[in-house]
Amino acid sequence: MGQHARVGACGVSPRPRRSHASYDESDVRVRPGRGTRPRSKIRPAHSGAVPGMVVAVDRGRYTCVIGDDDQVVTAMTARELGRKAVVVGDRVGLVGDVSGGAGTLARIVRVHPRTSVLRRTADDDDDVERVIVANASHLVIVAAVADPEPRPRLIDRCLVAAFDSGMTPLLCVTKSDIGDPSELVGMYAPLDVPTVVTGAHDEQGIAQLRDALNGEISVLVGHSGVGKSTLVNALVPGSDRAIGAVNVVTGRGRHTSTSAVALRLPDGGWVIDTPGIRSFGLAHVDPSTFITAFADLAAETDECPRGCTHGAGEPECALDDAREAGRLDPARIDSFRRLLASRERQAGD
Ligand SMILES: Nc1nc2c(ncn2[C@@H]2O[C@H](COP(=O)(O)OP(=O)(O)OP(=O)(O)O)[C@@H](O)[C@H]2O)c(=O)[nH]1
Ligand SMILES: [Zn+2]
Repeated sequence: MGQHARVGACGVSPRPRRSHASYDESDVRVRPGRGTRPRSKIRPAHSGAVPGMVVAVDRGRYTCVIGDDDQVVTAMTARELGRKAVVVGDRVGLVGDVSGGAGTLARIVRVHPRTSVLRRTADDDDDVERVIVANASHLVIVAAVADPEPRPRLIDRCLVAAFDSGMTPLLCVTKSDIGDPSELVGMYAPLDVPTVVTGAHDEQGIAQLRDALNGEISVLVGHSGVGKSTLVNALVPGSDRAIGAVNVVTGRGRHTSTSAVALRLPDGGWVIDTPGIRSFGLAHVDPSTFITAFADLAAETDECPRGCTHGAGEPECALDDAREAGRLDPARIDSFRRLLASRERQAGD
C-alpha cells in the first residue's frame, strides 16, 4: 500500500463526522419517488457525465478541465451534491453544456473519492476546518531565507498536516541569493524531508524542484511573500501568476494569490499554488500523532515511559535526556512542545 492508504486516519476529532475522503454516488441524496412516476431525470444523465478536474474555485464557480487537451469548462455544483465543498484537485463528473464556450455553464454532479485531503483550521481553537486541496500527493512547504523571515513553527505545522493527510512533504527554501540557507536547511536535515534550495537566477534549484514534482500533484504552501508564485512561474512557463512585492515595513507579501489554482506541469503532473497563510491551525489533528512529523525527535522517544506525551511537564521524557546529551537541537524540542502545548490549552479550555 502506498502512502495514500493513510488518508482519513486523522485520529480523534472533537465531534463525530463523516470522513471527507469518501464522497461518492451513494452520498448523493435521491428523494424516494412518490408512486411510480420517476421524479428525477438526473440519474440517466449521470451515466454520461464527463470526467474532469477542478483547477480553480471562485465564488461558487468551478473552473474544470476535461479531456486530454485540458478543455476549460466553467461549472456550478448540482443541487444534489448538497453543501459539500468541492475543492481544487477534485475529480468530478460534469453534465450539461461542457463545450466550454463563452457564457456556458456545466454542472458538477459527482465528486469522486479523494486520495488525499489537505485541511487546515484558521487557528487551533477554530473547529471549522477547511479542505484546501484534494488528491495531491506532495506538500511543498515553501520558506524564504529572509524577507520574510523563516518561521520554523509554521514549517512544523505544515509537516504535521502533510503527515496527517498522507502527503509526502518537501521543503523548499527560497531566496538563497539574499541570505544563507544553511541554518534552516540544517535544522530540518535530521528529518530526512527532501529539501530543495532556490534563489534568483538559480537554474539548478528550479531544475531539482521540477524533477521532484514531475508527474506528481503538488501543493505549495507557505507564508505570504516567500515566493510561491515565483516558483510556479518558473515551473510552468507562461502561467503568469501575479507576483507581489514584499512590504518592506512588515515583511509581508500583499497576498497576491487569493485562492488555490492548479496548473499543469509541462512534463506531466500538477502544481497547485495556494494563497499565503499566516497560520496553519491543526484543531483537526490528534496531538498524539504530532511526533510523527518530528522524526528527529521521535527517534529519541524509545526510552520514554509508557504513555509519555513528550510534553514539557513529562518527568522522565527521553527528549530531555537527548537534549542534555547534546543529541537534539533544543529549538526542535521547543518547537514540538509549543505545538503540543497549544493543543493542550485548547483541550483544557
Ligand atoms: N531575492 C529574491 N526575491 C524573490 C525570490 N523569489 C521571490 N522573490 C520575490 O518575493 C516577492 C514575493 O514573491 P511571490 O512569488 O509573490 O510570493 P508568494 O509566496 O506567492 O506570495 P503570496 O501570493 O502573497 O502568497 C516578490 O517580490 C518576488 O519577486 C528569490 O528567490 N529571491
Ligand atoms: Zn517522552
